[in-house]
Amino acid sequence: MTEPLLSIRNLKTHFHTDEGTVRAVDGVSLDVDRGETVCVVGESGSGKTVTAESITRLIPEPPGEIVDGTVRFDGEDVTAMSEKQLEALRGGRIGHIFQNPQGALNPVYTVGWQIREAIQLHDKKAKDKEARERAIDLLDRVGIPDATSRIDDYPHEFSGGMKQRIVIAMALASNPDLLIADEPTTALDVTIQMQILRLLNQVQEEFNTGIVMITHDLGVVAEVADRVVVMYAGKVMEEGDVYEIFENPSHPYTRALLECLPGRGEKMSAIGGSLPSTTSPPDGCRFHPRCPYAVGDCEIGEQPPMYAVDDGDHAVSCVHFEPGADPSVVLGEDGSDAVGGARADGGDETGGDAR
Ligand SMILES: Nc1ncnc2c1ncn2[C@@H]1O[C@H](COP(=O)(O)OP(=O)(O)OP(=O)(O)O)[C@@H](O)[C@H]1O
Ligand code: NI
Repeated sequence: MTEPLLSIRNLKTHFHTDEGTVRAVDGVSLDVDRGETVCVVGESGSGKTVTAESITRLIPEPPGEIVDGTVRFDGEDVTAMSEKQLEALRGGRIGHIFQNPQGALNPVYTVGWQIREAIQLHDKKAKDKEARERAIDLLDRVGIPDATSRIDDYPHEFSGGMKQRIVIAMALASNPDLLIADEPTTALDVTIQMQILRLLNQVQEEFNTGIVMITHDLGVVAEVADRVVVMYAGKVMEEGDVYEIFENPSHPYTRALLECLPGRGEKMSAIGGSLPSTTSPPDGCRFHPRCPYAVGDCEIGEQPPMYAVDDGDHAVSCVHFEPGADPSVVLGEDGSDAVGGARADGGDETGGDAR
């Protein structure tokens, strides 16, 4: 058995605030293999960004604190690394594309200089001229028009969308083994978004990169994910192969999320109610106050463990999937229909090809 590239176990990242302890990430486990894209989805505030930033300990400490759990990257315990080791990891073997590109670029250096730095940090042998050519190529590949002349411009000379593409180029400069991308294409128009997603896919194929992709956009998930992790209020609700998640969503929360996907079915509904308090979350399943299928057992104790839905690694944290329980309570009588009869891809010819 080979170890996954990234393995997060029971991660708990809390923030100590005046209002109390915010349990932003509260026992999250997930794995990413080489060459695999894992999409983390869930409503705003569910803990996706904090999970991603905890991997290389980018969260502000204080108020943040990783109170429990382990992060292993390529067999090494990241949680035990020194700040110096972490710095080498970030921008080296682990590339980050942040939700907000502002902080990722230094305003006093040209973008070319910054990308060259990133290239040479990773590849000490690369000469300036060669690094510059690679930087131009990267800018070109992320869709910066006229990259050869724009490479000597400063960040403020680019629009927000262009800056985000430059940040993506920088994250790719070191040919990272793991790429952590937090809403990388949200600010970009659809054409550029597709171009970036294709580029990430090419890079992944070339370098066998593992990708953690955080996104609200289930269309992006269908496009890029191999596996999906569904988060809610700091917990993992469901995980599985992308095809399973779209075709056989099992947690009531996942089913509700998919019903909100525009273009699916007739209505664009929002899930009723709102995220629970992060300082005093409900007992039992964190989704139970909003769940149409909640029973007494859902309201007590801990978040249910991950129960296998079928063979494979599709698993769900819901009492209705406990061995011996009746999942048809959630799934309906035939037990396998996708939400509302709609399909992930909005059609029925290409259902077998979610990627
Ligand atoms: N520095 C901080 N201090 C206090 N609370 C924080 C801090 N950073 C994040 N949080 C809280 O942690 C929780 C999870 O936030 P996070 O940014 O991970 O959500 P998210 O799933 O990425 O949401 P979005 O989709 O909006 O990006 C939220 O309740 C947020 O308010
Ligand atoms: Ni976020």
